[in-house]
Amino acid sequence: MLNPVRLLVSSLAQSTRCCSGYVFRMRFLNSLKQDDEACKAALSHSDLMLFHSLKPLLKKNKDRSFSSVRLQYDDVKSLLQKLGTDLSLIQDSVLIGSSERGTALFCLDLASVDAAAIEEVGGAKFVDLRKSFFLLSDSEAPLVAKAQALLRWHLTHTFCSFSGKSTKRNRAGSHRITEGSEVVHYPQMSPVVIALVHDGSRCLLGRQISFPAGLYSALAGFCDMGETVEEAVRREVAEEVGLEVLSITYSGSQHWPFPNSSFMIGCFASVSPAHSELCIDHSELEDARWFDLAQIQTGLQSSATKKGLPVVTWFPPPHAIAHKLIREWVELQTQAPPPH
Ligand SMILES: NC(=O)C1=CN([C@@H]2O[C@H](COP(=O)(O)OP(=O)(O)OC[C@H]3O[C@@H](n4cnc5c(N)ncnc54)[C@H](OP(=O)(O)O)[C@@H]3O)[C@@H](O)[C@H]2O)C=CC1
Ligand SMILES: [Mg+2]
Repeated sequence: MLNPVRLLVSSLAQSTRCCSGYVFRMRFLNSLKQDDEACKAALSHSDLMLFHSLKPLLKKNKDRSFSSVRLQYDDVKSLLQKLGTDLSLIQDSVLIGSSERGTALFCLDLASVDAAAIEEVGGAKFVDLRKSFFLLSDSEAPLVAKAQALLRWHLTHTFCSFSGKSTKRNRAGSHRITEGSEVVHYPQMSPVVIALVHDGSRCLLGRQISFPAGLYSALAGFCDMGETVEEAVRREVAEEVGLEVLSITYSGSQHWPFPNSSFMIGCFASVSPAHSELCIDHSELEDARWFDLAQIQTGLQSSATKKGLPVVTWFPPPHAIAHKLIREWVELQTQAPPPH
């Protein structure tokens, strides 16, 4: 009998032959989410990203950069065999992507296996997500964050919050169903607005008491139930620094794995320079300040203060949407005005 995943790949390749590889990949992933048998078969020809207690396994490359370790299914099987672990553990893998040739990518948390033993066999280290996120490249960090978010969601949703009955996942791990019912649970994200407030010539950044010394960022806050993005931005800015927002423009979005899964919605928010005096709510922010272009450019060149050295002002690193908003604002300030 033909392997169901090979059948699926060849029929999708036929039906999408006039489309891009991206279209094939999206349809392939969508089919695996819906077809448990094909997904099971895809797993046995897949690559896997390994985690331990939600920490990704990272390796240091020759050029001193870091990347996540991806092992082929058979290598993971041999690794588990070598460590005397139950092979059925691989069935807990969660689908996170695929190549354009139909090799699926899964992630798997091996929390029940000795971390040091895996690290030794794999020649790599399990690294805390916050640290990993900033060690990895711009292209890899979001995928590792997505994998960890899905693994965390499964770990914390083994029971139905309504009936208390246990829940069971589909093969891909894209949802869970309450046992003996039709109730389906999907992974959730919390929408968070993040706004770079500006008054024409300056932009506003704040810091929470929990931030590392010297770090200033754009204002952020969780959306309340029923709020639009615009309402959430207006409310957060009013609550945190006492300013009235005049207009809001959308810039971009980002999945942010901290504290759990936040969906960051990045905006610019303008306020009137005539009404720019801050009234900070110190229960939310330790400090907030207006920065001019020169101060922002200096801050972008600085990084976290080393122990014993004077504190410098610095901004979130490039992966963070706050950084992207600050850079975009600088570009807008330094662009030549359009000809009349
Ligand atoms: N990617 C980036 O560039 C940046 C990302 N961020 C992220 O934005 C997020 C929000 O910013 P922050 O200023 O802390 O938010 P808020 O200003 O909304 O303050 C956080 C408080 O909101 C309450 N809250 C409401 N809904 C939630 C929820 N779903 N989950 C957790 N807390 C909730 C909690 O208060 P209580 O418990 O009292 O109800 C919490 O202490 C942070 O997690 C931060 O990591 C922030 C800056 C930059
Ligand atoms: Mg906030």
